[in-house]
Amino acid sequence: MWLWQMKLWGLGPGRVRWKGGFHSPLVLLRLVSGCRAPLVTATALVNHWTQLFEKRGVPEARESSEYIVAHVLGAKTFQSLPVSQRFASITDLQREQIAKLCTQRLQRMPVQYVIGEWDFQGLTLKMESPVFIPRPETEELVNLVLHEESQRCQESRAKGTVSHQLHSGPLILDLCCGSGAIALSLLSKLTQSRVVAVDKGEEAVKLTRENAQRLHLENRIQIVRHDITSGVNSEQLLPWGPMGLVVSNPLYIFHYDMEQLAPEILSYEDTDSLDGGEDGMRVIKEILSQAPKLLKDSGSIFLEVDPRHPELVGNWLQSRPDLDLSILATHIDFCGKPRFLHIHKSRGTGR
Ligand SMILES: C[S@@+](CC[C@H](N)C(=O)[O-])C[C@H]1O[C@@H](n2cnc3c(N)ncnc32)[C@H](O)[C@@H]1O
Repeated sequence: MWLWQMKLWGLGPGRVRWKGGFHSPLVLLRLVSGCRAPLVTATALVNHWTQLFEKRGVPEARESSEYIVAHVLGAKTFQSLPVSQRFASITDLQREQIAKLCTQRLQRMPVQYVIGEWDFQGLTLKMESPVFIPRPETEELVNLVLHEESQRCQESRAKGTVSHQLHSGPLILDLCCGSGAIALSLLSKLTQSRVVAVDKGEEAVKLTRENAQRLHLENRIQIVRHDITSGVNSEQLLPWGPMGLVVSNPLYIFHYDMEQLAPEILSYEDTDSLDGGEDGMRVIKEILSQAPKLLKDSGSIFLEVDPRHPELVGNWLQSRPDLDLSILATHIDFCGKPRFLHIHKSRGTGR
């Protein structure tokens, strides 16, 4: 979530931009059999609101209006509506609902908050301001963890050390969990794992709990309200013992970059989700300082960071040999920027 956020809306997974033709605004069709009353169709409304958004400088105008119209008509995307429904008349109530939601978008509310949900790693998560909206690159962070875990399983199988115990998947700690996006997507894929999800925000904790219940994953997750700058509370954070993995997409924006963020972000997302202090490392350093006490021997940390951070984190870790942490790999995101750190705890730390 660095400065790409200028254009974050609408490019999430599974939501495909519609390449449909252009139609005249608002009122499009007339009944064939002599009726003069104009029909307001879904397509006409998409075009009407797209034009208005464009005129008022709302980014991703067409995507926004398509999502809102589709949502009111009970679909995820406009493209997934049957063609007949796109050109059929819509009711007055639907038109009013669309107008209400589009008015919120005109006020620069992110479309994810307007429609109240968003997809992440194939899961539909409830979204509510001011809890951070999960970004597409964080799905890559989840993929890295899944890849690492599948390699670990293959190695165990090759060595004949596969555990047949119930819950033999890794114990995972998601620090700064927000809406629960990382924690819940990992739980949905790693069916033997359990997760502790931690956030200091009351709204975030509540939303993660609600999302876990909606997705029927509440039995394998502990959701804890905790400020990680206040130290480790082992009873709360390690209910099942030391963790195999710590995963985090923490707040890491450099303070002086904050003012460049889009109005959607500054007005509707919690600043506590974003501002990582002078060098963006305030919470990253806390996570790294505490990780050795939270991880079992040879455990791993996966972190999403700003492209300037891999070098800063490497230097900082060199100044903290007491932590016995080392960067195992730096991975790039879909824009080719170094954004993900895989950090390893050497055997025997945890002091
Ligand atoms: C960038 S958001 C990431 C949310 C989620 N991991 C995601 O990727 O969608 C950072 C989160 O860290 C939480 N946070 C900020 N400071 C914290 C702290 N000191 N301790 C725990 N959580 C914190 C915020 O409330 C916010 O939900």
